[in-house]
Amino acid sequence: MSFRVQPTPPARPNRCQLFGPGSNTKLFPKMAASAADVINLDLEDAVAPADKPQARRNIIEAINTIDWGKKTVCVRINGLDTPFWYRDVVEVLEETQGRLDMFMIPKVGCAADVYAVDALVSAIEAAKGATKRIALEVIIETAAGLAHVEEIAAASPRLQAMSLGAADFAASMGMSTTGIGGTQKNYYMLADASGNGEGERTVSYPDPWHHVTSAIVSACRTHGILPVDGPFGDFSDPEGYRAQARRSATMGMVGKWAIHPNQIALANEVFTPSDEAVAEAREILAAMEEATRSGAGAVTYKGRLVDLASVRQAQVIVKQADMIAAG
Ligand SMILES: C[C@@H](C(=O)SCCNC(=O)CCNC(=O)[C@H](O)C(C)(C)COP(=O)(O)OP(=O)(O)OC[C@H]1O[C@@H](n2cnc3c(N)ncnc32)[C@H](O)[C@@H]1OP(=O)(O)O)[C@H](O)C(=O)O
Ligand SMILES: [Mg+2]
Repeated sequence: MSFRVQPTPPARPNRCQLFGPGSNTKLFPKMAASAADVINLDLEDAVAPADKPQARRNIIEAINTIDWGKKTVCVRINGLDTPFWYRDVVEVLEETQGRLDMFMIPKVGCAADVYAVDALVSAIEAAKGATKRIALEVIIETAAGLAHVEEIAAASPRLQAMSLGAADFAASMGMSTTGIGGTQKNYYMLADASGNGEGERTVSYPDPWHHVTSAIVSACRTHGILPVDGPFGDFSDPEGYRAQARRSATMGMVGKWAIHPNQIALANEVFTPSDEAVAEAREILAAMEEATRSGAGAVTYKGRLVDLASVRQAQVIVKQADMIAAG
């Protein structure tokens, strides 16, 4: 292990982040009653420019009056290249009474973007004499965001989570797709199993989001931040959502956005370790404890090697399960 110890991310469930536009008030009570861990009330792209002032008022009213239970309540502000973002922060923070947990900053391109919001939030908290410290989350959804992902992850002690915004990311990168997440029709490989070029070729679809997902996870893990997979646009395709979520969970992400209620149970299912996985992780820990007692550094478990690295892998699963159970 390096002298630089990997910090622990915030211990709160973040399996599903449910989004709803600030302009659609009828969704708010349904969002509050949902099984999502995090609520993202949106002032950005799901709200038309002319509706932004009213959407702010709606969100302030909803935060102050609806019972959000134990959910993490977050407002997605507008991007720093717009005339809207500072009023989003000022009005929402000044006029809500303590139930807001977090601001989400979209299209973050460098550490200074996070610093700017942090500075404004800090000034308002000081002016209000606030005892609660508002957290921040960011979306990596531009080429610049990916290029500067590590400095962004290190930008503020308020930063708790970082999501991938697949739609804006694809646009910023000039990717030839209008799909939001998932495998893409034209991103495929032809494999010839014979190895001599004469066999039948089969099509496989690699993951076009692999690189940015991996970059987000490593930046987040280095700085103790929760890595989160963003939206999957086709809310009528549960199997497509599940496959995308399983890929990102395997890569180390802790949760995924839902843009429609029928995606919430899917996210919770994928990002809650299964009873089987938890039982196996506990068995590995027990096997290694026994091995340590007898002076061995590695043992055989179900015909495969387990050692101290397996202990750390198993601890990830057990810790996640315990944190979710604690609720
Ligand atoms: C891509 C980038 C993003 O920014 S993604 C995040 C921003 N987008 C949103 O916030 C959109 C959120 N979703 C919606 O607004 C709606 O779900 C919809 C417009 C996509 C569809 O709504 P609709 O009402 O037509 O859907 P129904 O199937 O009829 O709804 C059934 C039922 O569920 C209720 N409902 C719908 N959506 C929600 C929700 N988000 N939360 C809670 N409840 C919801 C709806 O009212 C119906 O209720 P009922 O009438 O049955 O009582 C990203 O940045 C990037 O770059 O990638
Ligand atoms: Mg976006």
